[in-house]
Amino acid sequence: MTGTSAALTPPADAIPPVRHPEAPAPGELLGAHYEHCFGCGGGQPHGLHLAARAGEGVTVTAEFTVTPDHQGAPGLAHGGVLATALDETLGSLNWLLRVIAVTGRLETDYVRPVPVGTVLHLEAEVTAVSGRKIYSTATGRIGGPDGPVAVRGYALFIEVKVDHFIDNGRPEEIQAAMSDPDQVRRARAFEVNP
Ligand SMILES: CCCCCCCCCCCCCCCC(=O)SCCNC(=O)CCNC(=O)[C@H](O)C(C)(C)COP(=O)(O)OP(=O)(O)OC[C@H]1O[C@@H](n2cnc3c(N)ncnc32)[C@H](O)[C@@H]1OP(=O)(O)O
Repeated sequence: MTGTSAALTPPADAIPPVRHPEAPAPGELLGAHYEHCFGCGGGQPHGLHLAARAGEGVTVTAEFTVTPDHQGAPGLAHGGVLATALDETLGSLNWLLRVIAVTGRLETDYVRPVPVGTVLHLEAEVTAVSGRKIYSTATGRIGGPDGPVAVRGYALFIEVKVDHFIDNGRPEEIQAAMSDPDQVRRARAFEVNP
C-alpha cells in the first residue's frame, strides 16, 4: 500500500522547481552541509555518511551503505535510519534550489527489508514549489541503482533563514559553526540568493 496525506499534495498554485543557475553541475558530489550531520557528516563515526550527487534539473542521487551500527532487527536496517537516509537525500535537493530549508513533514513507505552490508541507492526530485514550501519525493533501491525498490519517501520542506539555526541550536555547536567562515559564507549566500 502506498499513498501520501493531503498535506503533501501541492496546492493548485504550486509551480515547477527552478534549478539555480549556480547549482552544482550534474554529476558533482554535493559534500556534507555540516561536518557533524548524522546523515552526511564525516565527523559522525556511526552516521550514515550519505553521499549525494547533483542530477539533471532538480534531482539528486545518493548512496548509503548500511553498517552494523544501523540495525533495528538482527542484520536489518532500522526503519528510522532508512527514514534518515530519505530525509538527508530529500534535504540535499534544496542545495540545487539554493535555498535553506528544513523538513516539515516526511512520509515513508517501507517496501522491502534492507540487510546490513547493503548499499541503498537513492534518487530524489523536487516536484513542486509553493512560496516557502518545497514538495519532493525519493526512492531507495537495493542491489543496484535499477534494483528493486526498498523504501519511498515524500516530503514537505519549508524554507527558513539562517536565524532558524542560530536562534534554536545549542550555543556550543552554533558558536563553533559560526566560527567556520566557509559554513557561514555558504549559509548566508544561500539565504540572500533569490
Ligand atoms: C551558522 C549556521 C549555519 C547553518 C547551516 C545550515 C545548513 C543547512 C541545514 C539543513 C539541515 C537539513 C537536515 C536534513 C533535514 C532535516 O532533518 S531538518 C530537521 C527537522 N526539521 C525541523 O527541525 C523543523 C522543525 N519545525 C520548524 O522549525 C517549523 O515548524 C517550520 C518547519 C520552520 C515551519 O514554521 P514557520 O516558519 O513558522 O512556518 P509556518 O507558517 O508554520 O509554515 C509555513 C507553511 O508550511 C506549512 N507547514 C509547516 N509545517 C507543516 C507540516 N508539518 N505539514 C504540512 N504543512 C506544514 C504551513 O501550513 C504553512 O503553509 P501556508 O500557510 O504557507 O500555506
